[in-house]
Amino acid sequence: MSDDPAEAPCRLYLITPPVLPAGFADRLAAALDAGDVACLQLRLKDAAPDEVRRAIETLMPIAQARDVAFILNDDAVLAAEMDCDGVHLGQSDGDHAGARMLLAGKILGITCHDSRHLAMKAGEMGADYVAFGAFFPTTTKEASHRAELGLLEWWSDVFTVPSVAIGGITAANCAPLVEAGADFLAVVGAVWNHPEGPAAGVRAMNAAIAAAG
Ligand SMILES: Cc1ncc(COP(=O)(O)OP(=O)(O)O)c(N)n1
Ligand SMILES: Cc1nc(C(=O)O)sc1CCOP(=O)(O)O
Ligand SMILES: [Mg+2]
Repeated sequence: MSDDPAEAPCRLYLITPPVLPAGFADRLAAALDAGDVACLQLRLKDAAPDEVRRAIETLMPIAQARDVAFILNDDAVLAAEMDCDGVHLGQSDGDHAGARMLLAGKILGITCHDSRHLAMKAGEMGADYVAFGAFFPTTTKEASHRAELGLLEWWSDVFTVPSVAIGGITAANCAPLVEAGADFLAVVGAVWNHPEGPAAGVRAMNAAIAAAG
């Protein structure tokens, strides 16, 4: 088996906490230094555009210095303007096809909830990954859809576009998602709310993914 993390069948996709605490840059660096993280998504739903710009300027170099792709949530235009590595768009986050053209060569991920139809549409449109969720109850956001393992199994059997599983995922419950074929596990609370800190959260998630894979 290859030692290259990029070759691993399932990898960790980290999303920032909804509000960045003081000293977050150091916490992020410690988390990313604790083990493999494929991407970091900046997700600040309540921040003003200037605050998001400042966060990108501070956090993107920390991620990129560690070969972690820096993905912006919700805003394809800002992702292009700030030269982020990509964007994650939900079903209400604007024109997916327009974002695909604007961000040619960059990563475009699309939320598909629990829908095979939305995932096939996203794949045909040129998405680099499709995200399914929520797989478990989450306190990070009000998730109005619930996805089942069979969706991941079907997707990985039929399509080559990578899948991301999201929603309430922890080291304790992630094994079936890995076994079902998820290419990435996206988490907020499992890392940032880990009782021993975010570095321990990254270690625990990677250990659980490796044990399941
Ligand atoms: C990897 C990943 N998957 C799903 C989402 C949810 O996106 P969306 O439905 O647009 O909801 P918000 O995150 O914008 O509240 C995500 N952000 N990342
Ligand atoms: C941002 C997000 N999107 C979801 C979806 O189902 O689309 S669930 C979710 C929150 C993920 O946070 P945690 O790992 O703490 O549950
Ligand atoms: Mg969104």
